[in-house]
This record gives sequence, C-alpha cells and structure tokens, in this order.
Amino acid sequence: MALGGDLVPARPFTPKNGGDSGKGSRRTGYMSDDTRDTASATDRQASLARLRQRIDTIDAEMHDLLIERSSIIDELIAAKQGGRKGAAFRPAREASMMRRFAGRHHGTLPLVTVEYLWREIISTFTFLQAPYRLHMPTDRRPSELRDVARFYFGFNVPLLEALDADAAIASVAASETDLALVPLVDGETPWWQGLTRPDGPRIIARLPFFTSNDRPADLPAVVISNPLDDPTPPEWRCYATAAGPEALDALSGVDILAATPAGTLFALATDRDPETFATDAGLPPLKPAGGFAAPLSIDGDPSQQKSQTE
Ligand SMILES: C=C(O[C@@H]1C=C(C(=O)O)C=C[C@H]1O)C(=O)O
Repeated sequence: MALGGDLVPARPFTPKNGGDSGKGSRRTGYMSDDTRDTASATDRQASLARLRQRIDTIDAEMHDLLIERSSIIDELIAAKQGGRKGAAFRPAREASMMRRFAGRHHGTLPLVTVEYLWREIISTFTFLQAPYRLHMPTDRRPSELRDVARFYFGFNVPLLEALDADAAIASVAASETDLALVPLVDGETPWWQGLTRPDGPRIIARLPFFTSNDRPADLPAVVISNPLDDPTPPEWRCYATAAGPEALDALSGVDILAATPAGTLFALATDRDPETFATDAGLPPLKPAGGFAAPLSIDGDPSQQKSQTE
C-alpha cells in the first residue's frame, strides 16, 4: 500500500445556516465583513501562492547548481591524479571556503546552518571523488560524537563504531582513505601516541570549525587521516609530549587539546618554532601529530547572535 493511502483528505469546514459567527456576520457598510474577510483571505492565499512559487523557483535553481557542481567532479579527479593516491580531502581549502561564507553572510539564516548544508555537500563531493568511511570510538560521549560526525560528514559517509580511539586510528592506518573522529576529552590513556608513527595517521582538522557559545554539535573533536596531499600547511601544528599539561598551561601560542598524567597533546601556532619552543619550555623533544586550520569564532556574527537570543 502506498504511504498514506488510507488518509482521507480533510474537508473544508462549511458553516450551516449562513455561518452566524458573531463579528463576521454583522452588516456594517457597502461591503459586509464576510465579503471583506473573504477578500482578505483570498489575498492571503494569493500572496502565499506567490511566495511558494518564488521558493520553488529558488529551489529549482539551487538544485540545478548542485547538479552542475557535481558535473565538475570527474575533471577534479583527473586534475588531482598527478598527486598521490589517497583521500581527496583538502582541509585547508575547506577552511578557506567556510571563512568566505562567514565573510559574506547576512540575513536571518544562522551561519551554522550554512556550515551544516555545505558540510553535507563537501563531504558527499569528497566521497564521490574517493569513497571513505568514518571510524568513531564509542567509549567517550558517543551520542554527542555521533552528532558531530553527522554534522560534519553527513549521512552518505558510512560511520563505523570502534572500541576506542586506538582502534579507530588503527583502522585508518590499515585503510587508504578512511578517517577517524576522536573527541577531545581528557581520559586515562594517551591515545594520541597512535598519531606519532612515521607516515602514520595524523590530525587534519579540528572541530567544530565555527565556534560559538551556543551552537549544535559542539563536542570538541579532531579528524584523523593518513597523510594527505594538501599543499597548504596547517595554521596550528599538533605535537605529543610526555610532559603533563601543567608544563604547558601558562605558555603563549599553545592550545592544549587533550591531557593525561602521562602526557599531553597540544597545538602550537605555526609562527612558533617547535624546537626552540621545547627547549625554552624545558620539554623533551616533541613528536609531530598533524595540524589543523584555525577554527573561527562566529559569536560576533549578527545572524548568529540573533539565533542565540531566540
Ligand atoms: C573539491 C575538492 O575536494 C574536496 C571537496 C570539496 C568541495 O566539494 O567543495 C572541497 C575540498 C575537498 O575536501 C577540492 O579539492 O577542491
């Protein structure tokens, strides 16, 4: 049976005996309130129909543009074939696209909605270039992490549950194009040791990209991939150290990502030289663990502020 096949269409309400419903039945002038009400209801219907027509026209244009956007994929794959085989992600390009949206955005549509729509588009387009799966540990904040996964990678990308971050990173290492999404939550084990092996998986992005005091899918997390062919260097470089977080807390240009008593994963601004930094801070040599584009705070964005006060 077709969906909704049993549904009976609602019949319009027709009042009996002329519909004496108070205000509308009083005769006050040349045009009765009834006639006026009917006229304004007709006007409302007409303007609603006009607005819906405009929306349908815009939707058709957006749909045509998405189809046109996807027609570029084959050429994109060919253009990228000069590079190494592997994942098609270009995190620096994705970051610059998001910054461009933030710069040109206006109106009542929350900027985070734009981010969400384009994340679905970008993830699907990347997937069409080189299919991949997303490995997600289930041992810490799994439902919040799933929200982040779906917000940033949409519903076309298969999501695979892993026991913990180590298992998720091992699955990435064993694949060609897969990703892992690991929450930045302090724990007992320094899971990031799996990011310091030569030519092994590395951090490629930090989420959320648009930061705000009040946004959906806001669990801090990092995206991990095998080394990419992205020519643009990251703005923050990640390092692992055996030192605890207290050794780094007060230092400038440092962003602590996750910590255990047995070590810290942190990001260092690229204008800081890591060797000089480690020597000055009295730290043992740092182990590179990847990098990411600087997230963007959108709390000053007018449309975002509006959505926050609602
Ligand atoms: C299209 C590209 O590849 C991926 C898909 C993107 C997109 O659909 O806009 C953007 C960046 C990449 O992660 C690209 O490199 O430009």
